[in-house]
Amino acid sequence: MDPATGQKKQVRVGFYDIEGTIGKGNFAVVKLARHRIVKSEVAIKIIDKSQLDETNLEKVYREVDIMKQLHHPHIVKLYQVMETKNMLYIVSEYASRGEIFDYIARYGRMSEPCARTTFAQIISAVEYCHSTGVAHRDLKAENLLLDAQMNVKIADFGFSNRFAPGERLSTWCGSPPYAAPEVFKGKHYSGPEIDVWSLGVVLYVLVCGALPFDGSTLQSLRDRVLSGKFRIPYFMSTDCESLIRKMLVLEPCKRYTIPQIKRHRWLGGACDQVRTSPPSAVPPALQEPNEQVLRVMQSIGIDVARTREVYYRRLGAEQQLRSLRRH
Ligand SMILES: CC1(C)C(=O)N([C@H]2C=Cc3c(O)cccc32)c2nc(Nc3ccccc3)ncc21
Repeated sequence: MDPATGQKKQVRVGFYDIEGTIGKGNFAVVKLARHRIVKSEVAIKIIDKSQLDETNLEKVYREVDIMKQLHHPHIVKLYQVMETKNMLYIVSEYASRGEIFDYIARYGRMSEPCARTTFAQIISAVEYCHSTGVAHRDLKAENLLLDAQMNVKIADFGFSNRFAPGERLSTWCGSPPYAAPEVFKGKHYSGPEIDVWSLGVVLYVLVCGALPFDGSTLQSLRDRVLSGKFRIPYFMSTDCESLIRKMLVLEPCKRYTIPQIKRHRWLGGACDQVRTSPPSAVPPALQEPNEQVLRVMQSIGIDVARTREVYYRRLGAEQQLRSLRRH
């Protein structure tokens, strides 16, 4: 509080005013923030680097590097990274409706048509990740966020890693109820297969509103997963059951791949309707500065022509650059 005015002091990070806390981690907090001029909402993950050991610091930088290369309508966009000696500020897209997990906890299981649309968006995003050589490795309902239009936004690439065909990973990753049997067995694996197992668990959660494998102890959960047995509720369609059974296959090499999932009759081509052309990767704060913004920028002495030039060069919009130069 500002003692003089008694007003709540506006906390600012760069061009953004902090408006509230969305989530808290060990050494990170995620804040909702709004751009001071264009008023767009973003989420800012604020990390105290001084509290992290070498391994976790390396993990944070790997997550940022991976997020920088991902551009897909159903993956949370990374807009900007600001860094000081001790702090890291990661400015990302804000998914205003929060976790799918909370959505299901509040409204119950999804109808299969709704689950189909949602799952098709998730599949499209994971297929895109794998095409860039990235496996998420921590897919779960808690990391699948929803935006204001109920579109999926995959978040939290903290466990993700690059994989190369033939290369095997071994780190124990992800959340136990979503972890593949080979991960429980401590076997080596390549990323895509464990993502497919987790997606099978995710689909079950969307349609049933419960986990296929659960247990009061890690050991009992492990036994359930390694048995490969799970209950099919009366309301699940045979097509949905068929797809889930092809994803929750114990043998990684017999498990469905993403292309096979997309062709399955339960999805019925829903994946082809997913908007896959990544929208302009330019975040709201860096979009075409509108007249009001330009007036403010002019009033504080910013060279507007130069700003436009930087903006167009960033977009690689050669034709605008040429027209700009013609003026
Ligand atoms: C920057 C980024 C990607 C992020 O790190 N988080 C955190 C924060 C909370 C949380 C979670 O509960 C689950 C996953 C990721 C996260 C974000 N949360 C949101 N929306 C939201 C809105 C209401 C409730 C929960 C999440 N949008 C973007 C992000």
